[in-house]
This record gives sequence, C-alpha cells and structure tokens, in this order.
Amino acid sequence: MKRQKIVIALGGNAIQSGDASAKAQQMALEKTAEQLVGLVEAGNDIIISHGNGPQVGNILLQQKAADCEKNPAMPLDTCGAMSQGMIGYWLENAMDKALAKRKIEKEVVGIVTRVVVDENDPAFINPTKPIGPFYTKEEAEKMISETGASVKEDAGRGWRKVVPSPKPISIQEHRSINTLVEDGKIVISTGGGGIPVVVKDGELVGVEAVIDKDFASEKLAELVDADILLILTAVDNIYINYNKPNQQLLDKVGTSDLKGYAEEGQFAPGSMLPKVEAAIQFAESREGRTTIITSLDQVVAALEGKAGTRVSMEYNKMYSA
Ligand SMILES: Nc1ncnc2c1ncn2[C@@H]1O[C@H](COP(=O)(O)OP(=O)(O)O)[C@@H](O)[C@H]1O
Ligand SMILES: NC(=O)OP(=O)(O)O
Repeated sequence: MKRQKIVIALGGNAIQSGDASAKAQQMALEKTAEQLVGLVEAGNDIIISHGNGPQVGNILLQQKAADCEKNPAMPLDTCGAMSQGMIGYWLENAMDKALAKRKIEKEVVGIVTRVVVDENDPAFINPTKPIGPFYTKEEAEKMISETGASVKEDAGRGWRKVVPSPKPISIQEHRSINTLVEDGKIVISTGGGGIPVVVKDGELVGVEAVIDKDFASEKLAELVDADILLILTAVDNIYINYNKPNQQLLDKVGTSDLKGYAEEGQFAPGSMLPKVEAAIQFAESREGRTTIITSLDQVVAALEGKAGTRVSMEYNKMYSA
C-alpha cells in the first residue's frame, strides 16, 4: 500500500455505545485503536479526529447540575474543550497500548484545537446539532415547555438537545499539526469538531456552539494537504434506498452522482448527510483527493480498495467517459 496522509474522523460508535462511564468509553477506544494501528503498520501517516456529541452534552448537564457560586457552570465552548481533552487523553493511552502490542515505536500527540467560525453564521439562530442523551417525545416536550430548551428529533433515534453548529472556516493549529505529522507523529486533533471560536478585535473568543466533526475533519484534511479523508461510522458503506428492500451499496461514487443522490434525499440530515457533504467537499477540493466512508472493522481493507465507499472526482470522469 502506498504511504498516504490520512485524516480520520471517528464516529460516535468508536467511543461510546450506550454505557457513558469512563471505563466503557476507554475500552471502546482501545478496540478502536487496535483497528487504527493497522493503518500505521501499513506505513501511513494519520491524524485522528473524533466526535463529542454525547460527551459534550453530558458535560454540559454535569455543569448545570453542579452550578453554584463556588462551582460555576462552564460555557459550551469550554465544555467542548473539556470533551476534547478527555477523549484525546483516552485516545492517546489507547493508541500507545495498541502500538506497544504490535511493537511499533511512534509518538502519539494530542493537540488542543481551536476552530474559527463566522459569528454571523446562520447556524447561531437555527440550532441543529444534537448533543447529550436521548429523550422520549414526552420528556422532550416537558423540557421544551419547562425550560424553553431547543430539543429536536435526531434522525429517527429519539429526541436530543440541539445547539448551533456553524461551519468551520479555519483551524488555528493546522500548521503545527502538519509539522508533527510530517515529523512522523500520530496526531490527535480537532476533536469534537474543534473548540469553536470567532475573531473579535484580533482575538479568538469562544462561542456557544458545537462544530460538526465531519466538516471540521474535512477542513483539516484540506489544510494539511491530506491524500485521504477517512470517515468512520457504524456502517461499512453508504447506501442508496438505505434500509429499504431495494437498498443499493455504493463502492465507488463520483462527486456528481453523490450530489444527485443527496438532492434526492437519500441521506438522513444529522447522520449520513453531513458525512456525504464533507466527502464531496474534500474530493472536489483538488484532483486526486479521495474520501472513504466505512466502518472501523473495514478500515484496512478500505484503504486497500477492498471495502467501503470511495468518493472521488476520478469516478465522475470514469462514468461519463
Ligand atoms: N443512505 C445511508 N447510507 C448509510 N447509512 C445511512 C444512510 N442514511 C442514514 N444512515 C445512517 O447514518 C449513520 C451514521 O450517522 P451517525 O450515527 O450520526 O454518525 P457518527 O458515526 O458520526 O456518530 C449510519 O450508521 C446509518 O445508520
Ligand atoms: N462534534 C460532533 O460532530 O460530534 P458527533 O459526531 O458525536 O455528533
């Protein structure tokens, strides 16, 4: 396999599947790291990013539960930073352990990453990013009437608190991230989509938001000039007519066809749609760039072209030729 620079966006199931305890999440990340090390063993340079929706929502609830004069609740940008540090720390330990098992000597470095957004992004007046635990419809309605909270249905899975999710414009630490990866380090960065900041009077100021980690990973992949954006989630492939009797797996798809499928409404907003949009954006950002969407189990096979969905402009030409 040719050596490639890969930005990996880890989906929720790589960190947490039900049990939100530290132990369970650390164990999930150990399994995740075992798979990711396969990419390092094959000689690739990797930068790992990850989601934080469940974790940042839980941290926010913990803040509110403890809120008092001597122990004030922290704002959402700071909760995002906490989730980034927490998951980054677990991931560093998990990667170290998996590397040691395979006798690979590589340093793992976590970077606290700030992501610049636009303070006029329309997302600030239309919160859409689900965070924290799931609620029933009845619980959600009670929360809305009692607290005025923004709570919405999340892709058919239940009801969750929603917060603004502005689009990433730039990644403050991208040059240092690239220096580290070029120096052979495994870098963990842009966790939870990055800590959202806006530029005010020449300074970076945190804002109440959670950036989508697939969009932030895409931005990072462009900025570090990655070859591949690897989006890992719970399914092996993207499908059209997903979960219907005529479901069809996509293995290689051109960005033009994928845009068409998205316009048809093939991808659920809030779950597969942001991944598809990020996939198209990266694949179209420059000739030769590929996005792969697959599951953790298929990660090495997908890099070898034997699994997963590959998105590239190359396939537009192939099918229109
Ligand atoms: N057309 C589709 N093809 C594949 N998966 C889809 C599709 N539409 C919706 N999905 C769902 O989207 C999920 C991925 O979104 P989500 O769980 O939000 O991502 P994450 O892994 O980042 O937490 C898949 O596990 C699948 O259930
Ligand atoms: N920040 C973010 O996109 O997290 P999730 O992937 O967990 O929703």
